[in-house]
Amino acid sequence: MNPLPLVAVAGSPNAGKSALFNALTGARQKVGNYPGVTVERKSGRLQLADGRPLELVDLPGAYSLEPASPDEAVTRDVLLGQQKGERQPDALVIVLDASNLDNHLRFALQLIELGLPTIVALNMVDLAKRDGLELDPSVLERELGVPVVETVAVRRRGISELQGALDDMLAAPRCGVHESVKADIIHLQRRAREIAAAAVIRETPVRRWTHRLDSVLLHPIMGPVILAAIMFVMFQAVFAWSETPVAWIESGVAALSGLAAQIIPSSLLRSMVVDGAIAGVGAVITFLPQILILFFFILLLEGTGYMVRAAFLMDRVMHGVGLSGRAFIPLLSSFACAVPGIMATRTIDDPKDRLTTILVAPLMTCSARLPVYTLIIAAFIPNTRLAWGVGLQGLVMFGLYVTGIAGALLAAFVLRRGVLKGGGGGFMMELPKYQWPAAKDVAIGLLTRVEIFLKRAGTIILGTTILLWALASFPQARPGESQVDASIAGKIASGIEVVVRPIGFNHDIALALLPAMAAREVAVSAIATVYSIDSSDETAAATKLEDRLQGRWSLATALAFLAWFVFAPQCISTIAVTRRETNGWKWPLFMVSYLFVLAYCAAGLTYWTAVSLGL
Ligand SMILES: Nc1nc2c(ncn2[C@@H]2O[C@H](COP(=O)(O)OP(=O)(O)OP(=O)(O)O)[C@@H](O)[C@H]2O)c(=O)[nH]1
Ligand SMILES: [Mg+2]
Repeated sequence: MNPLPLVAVAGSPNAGKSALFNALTGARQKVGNYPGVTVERKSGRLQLADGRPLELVDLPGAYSLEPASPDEAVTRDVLLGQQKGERQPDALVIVLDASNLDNHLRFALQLIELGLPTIVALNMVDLAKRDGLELDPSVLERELGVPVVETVAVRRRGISELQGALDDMLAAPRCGVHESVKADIIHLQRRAREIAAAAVIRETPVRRWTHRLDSVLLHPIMGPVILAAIMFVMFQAVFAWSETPVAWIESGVAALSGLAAQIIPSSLLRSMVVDGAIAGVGAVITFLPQILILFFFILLLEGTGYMVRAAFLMDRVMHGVGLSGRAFIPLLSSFACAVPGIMATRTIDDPKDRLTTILVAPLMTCSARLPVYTLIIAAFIPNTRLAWGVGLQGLVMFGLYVTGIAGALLAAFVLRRGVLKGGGGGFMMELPKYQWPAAKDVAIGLLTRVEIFLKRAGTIILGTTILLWALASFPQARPGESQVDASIAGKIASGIEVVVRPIGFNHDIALALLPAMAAREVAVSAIATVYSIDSSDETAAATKLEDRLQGRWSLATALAFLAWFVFAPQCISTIAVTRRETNGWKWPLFMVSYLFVLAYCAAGLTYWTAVSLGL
C-alpha cells in the first residue's frame, strides 16, 4: 500500500510552525512566544481537497542544518531522512517570520536546497504590518523558486490558501530551485539579506513598540524590579482569587462524600470510597483553582514575549553560577513540572551545562507542590494583611518559590565548581516581538493543565491513595486502639518516624512521605485519608482538613514540612526522565541523594530554628 504523503513543517525557532501546524490539523501543540517551545517531532493528519489524507509533522525550530543542540538534531535527522524508523518527508512547508525575514531565510535557503517539493508560508504578516513593514510575496516566489503564501497562523488567515497550495503541490510534485546557493554560512547570509531586501515594498524605520517597551522592561534597575513585582502579584493572586472556586469544590466534595455514605451500606467498601477515594482525591482536587491561576499568569507572560525578557534579565545571575542563558526556559518549564523541563534541556548544546540544568530542575517549584504548600499555609499561616494590603499567605508562598530558586542557583554554583567543572556556553536567544497573547492559546494551555491534573488525580493519586487506605485499614484495630497505629501503614510509618523525628516530623508526616514519592500531591491525599479513617464519627468527618492539622501539628513541624518539600525529590517520574535523558543511573542517583540530604538539612534547620524562637 502506498503510505500517506508525509509533509514536514520546518523553519527557524519561533516562526509560528506549531501555530500553523495546529491551524492545519486541528491539533493542540503547545505554542509560546519564545524559541525552543517544540523539542520533539509531533505528527498530525489533514485532508487534501480530493479526500486523500496527509501526514504533517511539526518539528523543533532550527537555525541551520548543522545542529547546535539535540532538538535541532531531531530536525536535521527528520529532514534528511536519517531518523531511525522514519522516512524522509515527501515535501516541506517552510515557515518564515515576515518581520525577521533575513534571519529566517538563511535556514530556508538551506532547506530549499534539499530539493524537495516546497511551499513557503510567509507567516506573521500581521506583526510585520503593525511594525510598518510590507513585503511582496511574488518577489520572494521568484527569488526562491517556490510558491509563497502569506499567513497569520493564529488568526487562521491564509490557511485555506496554504491548503490549496499543498493540494497543487502533491498533485504535481515540483521541486525547488536548482540554482544552488553556495552552502557556506556567509554566502547564505548574504543571499538571504539580498532576497529579504528585494521583497520589501515599504518599511517605516521605527520598530516602535518593542523598542519602547524594552527600554523600560530591560532597564538594568527597573527591569528586575518589575520582574519581582510581577512574580509577587502572581502569588498574591493565587490566594486572593481562589477562595470562591475552592469553596465550591469543597462543598461539592463534601456533598459527594455524604451521598456515598448514604448509598453504600456501612462496610469496608464504604470506607474505601468515602475515606479512601473521596477524602483523598477530593483533598487534592480542591487545589485546581490555585494551579490554574498560576498558569494563567505564566501563559500570559509566555504569550506576550515577556518570558524571554525575564530570561535576559536573569542571564547575568545565571552566568554567575555557571548556567547558560539557555537554561532559563527549561527551568521555567519546570515550574509546571520537572519532566517537560528536563526534556527541554535538549536545547542546551554543552553537555555539562545541560547536565547541571537537569540536576537543578527539580528544585523549581512544580505545580504538584502547590497543594502541599497551600494546605499547610492555609492551616498555619494567618490570613493577615501586612502593609499595602499585601497578604501574609501569598508572601510565604512567594518565599517558598524564591527558596527553591535560590537553592537551584546555589546547587548549580557548587556543581559547576565541583563534579561538573567546565566552561559554559554563552549563547543568548533572540528576543521575540511583543504581542497580545491569543486568547485561544491561553485557553488551550489552561485546558491542557486541567486535563493533566484530573488525569493525575484519577490515576496515580487515586491508585496510591486507595493502596494507602488498604494498608491503613488492615489489620483491624482492637477496641480502644487507634486504627492507623495498628495498621501496616502505621507500622511502616513508625519505622520511618525514627529517621525523621530529629527534624521535627510526626507520625502523620512519616506516613505521608513514602506514598508521596508516587506524586507529591499524594502527601495531601494520604493525610486526608488517614484522618478520615481515624475519625469514625460524623462530626469529625465534617471538620476541614486544615482545622484538624492545626490541632495535631505544631507550627515548627509544619514549617519543617514545607522546607522539606522545597528540596525533596519526591517524584518517581522525575527520576525516570533523568535516567532517560542522561542514559544511565549514575546521575539520577546523584540527584536523589543530594536533594534528600538538602531536604533533611533544610527541614531540620527550620524546625530547630522555629523551636528555639519559641514558635
Ligand atoms: N501575530 C501573530 N502571531 C503568531 C503568528 N503565528 C504564530 N504566532 C505567535 O508566535 C509565537 C510562536 O509560535 P509557535 O507556533 O510556538 O512557534 P514555533 O515556530 O513552533 O516555535 P518553536 O517550536 O520554538 O521552534 C506564539 O506566541 C504564537 O502565538 C502569526 O501569524 N501572527
Ligand atoms: Mg513549535
